[in-house]
Amino acid sequence: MTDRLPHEKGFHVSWDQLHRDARALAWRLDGKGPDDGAWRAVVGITRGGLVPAMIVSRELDIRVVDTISVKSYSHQDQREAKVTKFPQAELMGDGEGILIVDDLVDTGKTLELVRQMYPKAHFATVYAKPKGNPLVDTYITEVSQDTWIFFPWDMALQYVQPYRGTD
Ligand SMILES: O=P(O)(O)OC[C@H]1O[C@H](OP(=O)(O)OP(=O)(O)O)[C@H](O)[C@@H]1O
Ligand SMILES: Nc1nc2[nH]cnc2c(=O)[nH]1
Ligand SMILES: [Mg+2]
Repeated sequence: MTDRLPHEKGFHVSWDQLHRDARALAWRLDGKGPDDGAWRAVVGITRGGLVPAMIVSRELDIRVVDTISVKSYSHQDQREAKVTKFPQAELMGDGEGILIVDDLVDTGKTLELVRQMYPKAHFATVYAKPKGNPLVDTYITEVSQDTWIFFPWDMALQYVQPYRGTD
């Protein structure tokens, strides 16, 4: 989604903040897998889920990491999501014991699609907006629906004018 205009507010996340929040997500998920508490694998939803998935896999020492690629299309005000790359079928099964990680849930369209395929997986995001909230099992920070989240990979340091401008 590149349509940022309807968003009233911006929430700008630095690398440091993202690292802290993704770590907090990992710690919250520790020992919460089925049976013995362990997770069988981490699956990141590309592309935004890859950085949080890496941090979670490192914190929880989960060495099996896979990806699912979801591409969203907007047409006539409707957003549709399509899977363009699947994780390994033998690994996934119905999703039991699998941790599926994304950077955020907004409308919930992406997670809705992935949930249909792996109903028993655990869905975790770092940030969540209210509309998508029911689709995520664990998240760290809630952000209002009219806020656009800017991730560090979409930003760069740049000069800003001083508050009291000089002519
Ligand atoms: O809940 P939703 O309304 O579906 O929105 C959330 C999704 O949108 C963004 O990904 P995007 O499809 O923009 O692609 P990207 O991860 O490759 O940047 C974000 O990373 C989530 O995956
Ligand atoms: N970067 C970014 N991508 C999104 N995709 C859907 N909502 C958002 C958002 O708030 N920020
Ligand atoms: Mg994404």
